[in-house]
Amino acid sequence: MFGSGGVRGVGPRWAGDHVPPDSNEPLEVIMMSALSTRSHPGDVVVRCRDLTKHFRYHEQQPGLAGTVRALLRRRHRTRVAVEGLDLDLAPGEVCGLLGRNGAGKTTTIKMLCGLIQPTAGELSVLGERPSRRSFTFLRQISVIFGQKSMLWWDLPAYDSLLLHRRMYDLSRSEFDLAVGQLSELLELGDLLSIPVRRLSLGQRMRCELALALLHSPRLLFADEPTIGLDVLGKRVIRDFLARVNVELGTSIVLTSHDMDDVAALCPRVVLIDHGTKRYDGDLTGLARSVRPAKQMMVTFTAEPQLPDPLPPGVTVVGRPAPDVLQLDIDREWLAEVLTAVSGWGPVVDLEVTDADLDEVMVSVFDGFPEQRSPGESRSA
Ligand SMILES: Nc1ncnc2c1ncn2[C@@H]1O[C@H](COP(=O)(O)OP(=O)(O)OP(=O)(O)O)[C@@H](O)[C@H]1O
Repeated sequence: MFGSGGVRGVGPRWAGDHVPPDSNEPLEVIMMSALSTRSHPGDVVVRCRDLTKHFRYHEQQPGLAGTVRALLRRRHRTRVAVEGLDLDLAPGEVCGLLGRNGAGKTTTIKMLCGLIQPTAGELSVLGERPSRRSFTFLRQISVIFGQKSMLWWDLPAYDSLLLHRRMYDLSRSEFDLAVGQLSELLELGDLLSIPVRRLSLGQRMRCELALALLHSPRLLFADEPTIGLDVLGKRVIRDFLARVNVELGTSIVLTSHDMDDVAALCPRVVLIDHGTKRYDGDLTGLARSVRPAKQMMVTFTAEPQLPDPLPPGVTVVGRPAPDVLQLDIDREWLAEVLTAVSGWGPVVDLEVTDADLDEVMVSVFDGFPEQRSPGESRSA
């Protein structure tokens, strides 16, 4: 909990909760009141039906001749980025949007946060139409793009925070409280006072998160927030997002190509392919439907004596060394196989795991047809 790390009593009360910073209420009471103003049973924070986005753009061949030709005769193309997406998100839910490059994840996020307007479909986010971009709506959401900075490049991040304080109309005490807590949670130290262009990627991302969370949004869109970070940098961001979700009840829509992010943060995943939803459910369910077998790595004292035929439910998928076997095992035969393996030779090590999530995603994407161009249509 935010409170247990040295910020007890002020943890979840970020700017916007309008609780005086010197309140002595117990943390749990504060949290309950913070959460009760944020979510109502039966609410949905996101609801979209048949959400569709087609981009219309004109084609241009490279080179001067191409530029001239494009000026004289414009050929328009339409690219289908998102097609017929239905999605409901409950308060406090964390949902991972998965899909290969170009699947439509960022386009979906941009529509949900009001940056671009859908071509068709119904969309309601926190009870509002995002493209209206009302202050009430913008005050309750936040977005962080791993590949774009919201911070002023030449100024210390603190100056960007001050600007956001004005934009979100936060009082000085709300601002100081939020900055203090975020600095502690994100281990910012003196980073806020260094010009952003001098920060490393990991340091900058922590400052980006502080900026995104300054006004305590109810809904956070995080588009690849850990991209390019090392394992420790990723962990800081995952832990932070998990705490924001659990302790503040903030709903999160996350995209990431890092399956460790997804496994750590997203009980629910929505798989998008060519702009169309292909799966909506829990990650384990997806993994098991695609790669149902358990993986077993067994190390023997010497080369094992394998029976012929092998027992039912076992496939040898690799032999990294003469005394090591890599097996795929049907779940229902697991107990029998565990017993049988010890009869093949003295076992010194044995590891049973589910399929690696990256492998699962490779299988999922392999099952989809290649990125097609029929998603595009031409008009002169
Ligand atoms: N402004 C635009 N004009 C034309 N096409 C666009 C535009 N923005 C996105 N697209 C196209 O829409 C499709 C979906 O793009 P999007 O950025 O949503 O994919 P993504 O799933 O976020 O991919 P990635 O994982 O690579 O970030 C792609 O084919 C992309 O080229």
